[in-house]
Amino acid sequence: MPTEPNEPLDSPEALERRLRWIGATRYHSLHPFHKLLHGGKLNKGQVQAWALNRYYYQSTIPLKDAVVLSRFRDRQIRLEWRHRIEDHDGSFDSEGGIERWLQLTDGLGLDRAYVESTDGILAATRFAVDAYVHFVRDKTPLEAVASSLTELFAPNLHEERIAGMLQHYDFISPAVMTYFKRRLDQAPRDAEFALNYVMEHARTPAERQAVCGALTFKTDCLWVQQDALYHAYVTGMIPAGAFRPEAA
Ligand SMILES: O=C(O)c1cc(C(=O)O)c2c(n1)C(=O)C(=O)c1cc(C(=O)O)[nH]c1-2
Repeated sequence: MPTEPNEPLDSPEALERRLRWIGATRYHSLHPFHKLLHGGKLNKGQVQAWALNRYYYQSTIPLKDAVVLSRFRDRQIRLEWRHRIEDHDGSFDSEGGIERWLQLTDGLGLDRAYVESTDGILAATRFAVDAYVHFVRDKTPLEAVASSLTELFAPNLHEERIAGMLQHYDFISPAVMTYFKRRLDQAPRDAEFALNYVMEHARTPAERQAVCGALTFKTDCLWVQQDALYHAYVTGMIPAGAFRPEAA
């Protein structure tokens, strides 16, 4: 069970407990927009808005990971990190996560060129995702690795999403949920590497605090994207220029 945040960060195990506490209290799985999405409470237009905005996150992840790679002179770490880029971009003969995401947006009836242009996304999505890239560029390599640790908490969310969306939406088929099924294998491996890395390399309480700060920052990047979706597509304040669902 994650402990309360007053425990001193005087060991790798205390760090892990604190990281899990941050996830348990701040991960975007707790966000009301996700509750609506997984509980079948959104209409197709609102699900389209989510997938369209989320494409910007997906398509930026390999850029972010390329920046993380560039922070390490240690070839072993680059080798380990490199597969993340391949997981998303794929290779010449196998599709990756971005292609699988586009299959989801195709399945939702969105035009591919429009999705890939990112023209219709919310400014808040762009700002939050770009902030993540800037963070891994500007902070220490340790913090850059630590900021990926939200992936520790992603598999539970993906399980909930696959089950919830298939159950509740007649416009969602198993084929378009392939992206999330693949992440169920990929994310734990990535998260385990990053967790072991920070537990080994954060050696002082101050470094462990910085690791926690990086994870907190990342939960904020994810949370504000959900806030923006809620504001625009649930409350109904869609900003000029952003995607407008057809009467759904
Ligand atoms: O669906 C989600 O809620 C979710 C969250 C996260 C995350 O926690 O950052 C990632 C993903 N999905 C994901 O699919 C993914 O590939 C991914 C990579 C990363 C990262 O920080 O490097 N996070 C995430």
